[in-house]
Amino acid sequence: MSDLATHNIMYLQGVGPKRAETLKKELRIVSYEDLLYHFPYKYVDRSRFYTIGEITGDMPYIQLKGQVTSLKTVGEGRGKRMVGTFNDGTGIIELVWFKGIKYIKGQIKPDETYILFGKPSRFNNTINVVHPELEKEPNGKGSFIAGLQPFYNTTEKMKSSYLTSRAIFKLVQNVFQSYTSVIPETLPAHITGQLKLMKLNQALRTIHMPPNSEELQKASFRLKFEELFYIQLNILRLRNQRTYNLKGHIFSRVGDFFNQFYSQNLPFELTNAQKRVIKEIRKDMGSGHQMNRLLQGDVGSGKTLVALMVMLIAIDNKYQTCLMAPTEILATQHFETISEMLKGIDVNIGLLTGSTKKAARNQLHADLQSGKLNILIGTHALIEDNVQFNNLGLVVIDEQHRFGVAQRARLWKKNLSPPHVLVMTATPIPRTLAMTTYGDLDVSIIDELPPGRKPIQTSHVYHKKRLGVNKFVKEQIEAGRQVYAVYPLIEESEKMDFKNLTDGYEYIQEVYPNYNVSMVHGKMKPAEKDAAMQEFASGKSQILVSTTVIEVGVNVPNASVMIIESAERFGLSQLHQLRGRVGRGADQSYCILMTGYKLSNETRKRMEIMTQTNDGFEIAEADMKLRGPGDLEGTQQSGLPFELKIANLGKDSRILHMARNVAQDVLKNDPLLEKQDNAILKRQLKRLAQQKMNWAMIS
Ligand SMILES: Nc1ncnc2c1ncn2[C@@H]1O[C@H](COP(=O)(O)OP(=O)(O)OP(=O)(O)O)[C@@H](O)[C@H]1O
Repeated sequence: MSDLATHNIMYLQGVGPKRAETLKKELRIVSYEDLLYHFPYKYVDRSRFYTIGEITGDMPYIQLKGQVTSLKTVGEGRGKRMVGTFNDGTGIIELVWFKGIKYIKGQIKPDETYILFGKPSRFNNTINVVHPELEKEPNGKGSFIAGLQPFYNTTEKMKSSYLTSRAIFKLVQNVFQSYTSVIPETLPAHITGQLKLMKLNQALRTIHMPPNSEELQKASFRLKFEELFYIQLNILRLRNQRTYNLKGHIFSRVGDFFNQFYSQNLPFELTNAQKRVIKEIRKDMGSGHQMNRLLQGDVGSGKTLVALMVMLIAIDNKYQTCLMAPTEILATQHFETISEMLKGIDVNIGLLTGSTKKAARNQLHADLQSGKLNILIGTHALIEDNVQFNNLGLVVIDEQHRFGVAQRARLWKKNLSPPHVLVMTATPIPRTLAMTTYGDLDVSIIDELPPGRKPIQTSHVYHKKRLGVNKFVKEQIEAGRQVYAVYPLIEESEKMDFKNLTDGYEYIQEVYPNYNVSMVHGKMKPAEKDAAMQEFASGKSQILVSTTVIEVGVNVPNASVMIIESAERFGLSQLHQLRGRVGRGADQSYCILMTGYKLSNETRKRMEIMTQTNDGFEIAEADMKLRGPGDLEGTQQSGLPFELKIANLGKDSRILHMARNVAQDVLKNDPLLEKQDNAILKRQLKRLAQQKMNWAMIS
């Protein structure tokens, strides 16, 4: 449909330069095509007429036919309004206008029959409609829309060139009036035929002007399918290209380092899930292709251990390996646990973070370059330009959201042939989202916790019941356990949060005078942070007061209570991450979510979900349903490859699976899309990529 794309919206009847500018700035509409792809977000059935007797105060909208029987202006100044009565022959309701009084008064005629549309509400025992839409009964022509009326996202109301939903609909109609040719198809016939999809030409007309809900359903299905299909096709094609083009290092053997660790140093049995995942990774790394794998597993499922064993395989094959963590605390902790676990095994491990001193840093650089260092652990300091590996074979990235794709790519450049990449994430990503955001990565899932873990008991407690919590905490500490108390930290109001944290610290010191309390927050110097963490990890302090710096990966198995203050300020995934800091040992653990009484429904729901399940995937799905995929923590940075215009990852998973299967089939038969039948696919992918680039340049 290239030619719709070349029609400038400015020249459409009813637009002009000013509106064109508004459309471009606010809705990203510059061409006829953009306008047709600005889909309605809802429809209202205007084929249904009510009678006044049927109306209740809580209906979303009503439609009546009748006359305006009186109109008068009442009140003064800011309270001034116009009140009318509307009679449909079965009763009377009240109409109210606060704005545009003069204009409306001039428009309304007493004997005319009107169609009234609006939201009813009950006020002083009468039903009224504020700012109703009134239209003359149609006489064949006119702008009245019968049937399903589309509603569009509109432009900002304050602007002089404000476009209402109705105005946008009018413009859409104008496009269809001036563009009478058939809109060319964007899916090949073998796909539309196989799935009995509505043709694009019809689907676009139907989505804006649906004759009935069945047709609307078909049009919406076709457009959603197409949107998800091209995303999948694009991702799978990239993956194919990688598999065909990028040669990977071949790790053909498992040698002494791995075996020694497995037989001597590993203090427990691997879970079946860990074994399976290690097998999957080994197979990948031995295949001759470059591995790009996402290792997903709930908090505490033993991902780091898997990563370590895979790193040993790299070393067995004479390669260096590195592990990147998102924070210094985590990098240091990884360094310590890994050094501990590899005790007695002859590997050299280094730690490189922003606070590594110059002399130590130089030494690390030299040892890396000479190949003496086998494992380098660190923060993003690892990808600075002067860090040169001798032969980097495997990169493990912990919590990739914080790194971003561009940073990942910098690692490639460090080697002529790219290292294998294993990305670990504890943020459970709903399947549907993983298929779109991480679709170019293979996925391994650890879906089993080490044996003996008891499910964490979670409760939601109001501030007023704090004394009970204090008592419980004391009992736990007396029983030898340790406690986290976490306070929110939100960037915009750091000052206030800091106050929360220090107040909390003082309060806790007062309540528990006999215990040692440590505190960590993001503004501390790394050495201070480490010292405080160390105090807690070694058991010197019983309580750790902290901000969310402890959110990922901190591992103190003896800690059994997690108190989250102002829990309403955290998203579900973050709450789950925080909760994952306890329940890492054999003791029964508890998570207490503290909030005030005044909570929105959504927050209440969040607290309820947390108290009901410990399953990270269930929580992630619920999070996506509550907040929509765009908001999902940690995913904003990675971003969807395309902005979704019509499909919804929370609701359309069935269509997504179908789209993925079809894309897979297509590529199986024609990996490079060279067949004549698929020419349209190749063209369309190119067009979508171009479109994305254009928008990136404009915005
Ligand atoms: N198979 C196992 N049996 C018993 N304990 C295990 C097993 N695997 C790992 N562990 C232990 O469980 C704890 C959590 O493991 P690890 O840190 O590897 O998990 P993780 O998935 O990386 O956690 P997180 O995402 O929270 O950082 C560690 O103390 C580890 O030693």
